[in-house]
Amino acid sequence: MSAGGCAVQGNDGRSLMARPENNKTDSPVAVVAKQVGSDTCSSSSGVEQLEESSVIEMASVPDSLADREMKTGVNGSAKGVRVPGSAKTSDVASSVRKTSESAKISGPAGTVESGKSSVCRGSTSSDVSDESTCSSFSSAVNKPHKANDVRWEAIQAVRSKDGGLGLSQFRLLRRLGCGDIGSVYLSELSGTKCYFAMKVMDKASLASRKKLLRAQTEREILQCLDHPFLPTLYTHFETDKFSCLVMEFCPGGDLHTLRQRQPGKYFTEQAVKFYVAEVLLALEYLHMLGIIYRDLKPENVLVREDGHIMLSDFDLSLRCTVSPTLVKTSSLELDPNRKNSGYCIQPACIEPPSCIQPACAAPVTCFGPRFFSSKSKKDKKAKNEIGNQVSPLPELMAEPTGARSMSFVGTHEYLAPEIIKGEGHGSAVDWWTFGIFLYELFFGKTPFKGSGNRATLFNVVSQPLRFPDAPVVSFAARDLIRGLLVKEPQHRLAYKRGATEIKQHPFFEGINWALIRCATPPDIPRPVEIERMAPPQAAAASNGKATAAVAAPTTTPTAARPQKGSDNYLEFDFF
Ligand SMILES: Nc1ncnc2c1ncn2[C@@H]1O[C@H](COP(=O)(O)OP(=O)(O)OP(=O)(O)O)[C@@H](O)[C@H]1O
Repeated sequence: MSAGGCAVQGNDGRSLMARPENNKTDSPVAVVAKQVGSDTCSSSSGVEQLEESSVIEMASVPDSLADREMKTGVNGSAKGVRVPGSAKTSDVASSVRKTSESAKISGPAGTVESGKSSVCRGSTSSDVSDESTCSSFSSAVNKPHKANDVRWEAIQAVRSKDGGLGLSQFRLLRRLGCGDIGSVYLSELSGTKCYFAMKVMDKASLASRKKLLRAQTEREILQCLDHPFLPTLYTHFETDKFSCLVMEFCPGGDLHTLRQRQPGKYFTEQAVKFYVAEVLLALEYLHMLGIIYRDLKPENVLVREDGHIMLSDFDLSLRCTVSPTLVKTSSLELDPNRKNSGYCIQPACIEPPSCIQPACAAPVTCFGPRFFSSKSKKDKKAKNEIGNQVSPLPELMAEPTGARSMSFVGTHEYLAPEIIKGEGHGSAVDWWTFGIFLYELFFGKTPFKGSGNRATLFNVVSQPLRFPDAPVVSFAARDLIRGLLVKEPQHRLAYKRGATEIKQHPFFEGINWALIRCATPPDIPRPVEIERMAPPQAAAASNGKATAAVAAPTTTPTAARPQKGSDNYLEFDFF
């Protein structure tokens, strides 16, 4: 067995991934852990190996999950660190033209069992038959909570009219950003005024960098999601060269950018409470589906048009099994006069036998924001009474506590100690990152950041948590952060009962979890004048008349970079 593992590369964009290929017992990571644990950081330490030789081996293969991930594992480069693709400008230009003209998705296919990795096979070749199967899965029928969205109908109408969907039916208006596996474009479904974020991935580049499976993981996860704080995947299609995901567009940027705009570059406690509460619900839902997110950070929390959040970016996520358990039934279920407890249990979309989702029907009433009101005690009492009528919901424990992965994934400042130590990790890593996330929103920095990546990893494992004197943050908030940033995962808050434990923390007192989607967000983005963004050449491109030029590979993800275009060319950046 070779000693080789997967490279962990530098990290401009704060994410990294390395997956093990073998199962030696004494891994460099474990060595690192020992050395870090013993407060050693010499030049020959494993920490240095970790960063410089970047080879990670596997300490053990605890169960089939790790094994499964190994099989789907890929060499990962850091987020934002680009390995230039091989495509030359002219190749891609012609391929875009060609795919615009030819790529179509065939009609809806038969039923598929979602979430199985065999459903959507990684595709390196040109055609679309398998992909259309996946594509059909993303439909309003499968996403009852988003079913009223007019964009489904728009897509269906165009698909029926044209016999399929491809790049030629979209106007790519501007590049919103780029990541490790693709670039995301604001696009209009031509002639519909329906706007989407389209992630375009170059299949050859994915294949050459062994990232096809990451892209597949992201797509399969997106297909399953139906939650107000998670992205809706409307459709996806394949062309000869590209794999395209058509998702909901978030015009408000990300929380990292929004934080920079706050006075002092940190959020108020009320704002933090709002954002983290919504993120918590998103993570809870993911865990119920057996998805460990693993890449929480402000950059991945996008702000929707209405100011609510959307957790994005699932290519580092881990899928596993979970057995949801009803810990407490709703007291309202005992009330024969009450017809709808507000929640419904739906069939699982991945492996877990069932998942609980927010009400199928829209809530009967939406109460205003409960944490921003400065109402009298009497008013508050009245509101709480109203809230209590809807709040005793069934308590479901659906934490995938049995999951184990040996992958080295995440973002240095957000990596949980157990990942750095190579001990194997499970869903508790999301609760660690949730603690770091809270800390960063409150204080404008992460707690363990060192002078470089090596120092950061060292600090995560061995430095105690400290809070700055300013800004002043409530005791409840600090207590919650302390509970989450416990280095041993088994002693960490939420280790056993997941989000339920966190929701009950005093920091969240007064939050109406079921109706938070109706609360007024702390910041509502200014309306985006999309039409003014669209230069004439983009429209030309959408008709399949324009060619695409390729800009130089970039190493820095750029949000909302103005489109560079010349008269007849819509520019694409494909790696
Ligand atoms: N739905 C969306 N609406 C608006 N902007 C988006 C949307 N999805 C992605 N973006 C923008 O595009 C950028 C790249 O998207 P994405 O999250 O897929 O890649 P990444 O996180 O940078 O990298 P990777 O997924 O490869 O790790 C994001 O940082 C964000 O700025």
